[in-house]
Amino acid sequence: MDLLYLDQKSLNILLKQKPLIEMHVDDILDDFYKIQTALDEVNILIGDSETLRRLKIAQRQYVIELFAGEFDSTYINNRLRIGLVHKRIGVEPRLYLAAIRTIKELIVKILVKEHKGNNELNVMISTLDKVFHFDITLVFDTYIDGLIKEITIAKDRVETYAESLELKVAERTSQLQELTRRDPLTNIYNHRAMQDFLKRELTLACRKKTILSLVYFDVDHFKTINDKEGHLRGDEVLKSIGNILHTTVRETDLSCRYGGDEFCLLLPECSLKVAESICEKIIKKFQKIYPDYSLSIGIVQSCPEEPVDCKKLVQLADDKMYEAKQTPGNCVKS
Ligand SMILES: Nc1nc2c(ncn2[C@@H]2O[C@H](COP(=O)(O)OP(=O)(O)OP(=O)(O)O)[C@@H](O)[C@H]2O)c(=O)[nH]1
Repeated sequence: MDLLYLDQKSLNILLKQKPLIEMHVDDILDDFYKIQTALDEVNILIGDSETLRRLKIAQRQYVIELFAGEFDSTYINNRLRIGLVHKRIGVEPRLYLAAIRTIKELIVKILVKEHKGNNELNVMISTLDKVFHFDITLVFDTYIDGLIKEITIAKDRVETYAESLELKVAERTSQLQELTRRDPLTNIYNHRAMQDFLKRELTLACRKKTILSLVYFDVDHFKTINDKEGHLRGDEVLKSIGNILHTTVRETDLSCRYGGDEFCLLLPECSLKVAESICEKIIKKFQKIYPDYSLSIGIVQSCPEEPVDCKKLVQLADDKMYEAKQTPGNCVKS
């Protein structure tokens, strides 16, 4: 009341009009809904005659309440509820304000007709205006609250979606990264990945002062296999080697297809002796599937006392493989 400069004396002048308004309330409402339903968007919102009937009852009660002077918690809660309902069913503030303006005009019309020349008429009209303003502030309170809630929910949803998207992107990125490090035919690591691993493992071995073995091998006369038995047969042999490596070495060991029919095994903290026994296992498995083919294997070891770089180590392993090639059939040189 203070905010709206609404004093009890003026309010009493307005409240005296209750019998007059009660007498005219049905006409006021008939005119009000005639004006309202002439607007297409209001008509769509109201929808059907049953809703219209219920609205009329509620609006009738509201008009009478305006002149009852009991602005208690029930009155206030009713106004607050209107804001919530309007937000929920999608009545925009401009439609609500237009409706308030219409009903006010219809009430004022009755007051003017009845009290023309009465010096209290202006007080009645301005007090009515203040009461309507009071109602509007309440309705807007909950309407805005509803809007904020909607925004908060939408924001939460967007944030949840963004988080799940970030996770998915990270997952896909790591899948793609993994793909670029794998050889598509054998599904073991490719040349590029091997270079990275070798560099990392050599640095680690040097720092931890541990040894590291590098196995380098290829299939003897692979070109002849391709030429005589077909490229598909060649592919099958390469795939089998991929499987054998995958099932023979430890998880911390790294197997890779170095290119063509050449393969590499990186065995951290593994001596030449152990590396040799691993190679024997590989040969055994390979022979079981392909008794007519053979592998030439070279093994080298890096020692912390004499560190070598990646290129040099691979070169040394390749040399050893070349030595093994001089012996027909499966052969391991270290
Ligand atoms: N089937 C198949 N063949 C491949 C693939 N990549 C490379 N090759 C073939 O592998 C063969 C390798 O031949 P070479 O490097 O001469 O080796 P090799 O015939 O094993 O001769 P040695 O090493 O001296 O025993 C070539 O004919 C390549 O075309 C592949 O993905 N699939």
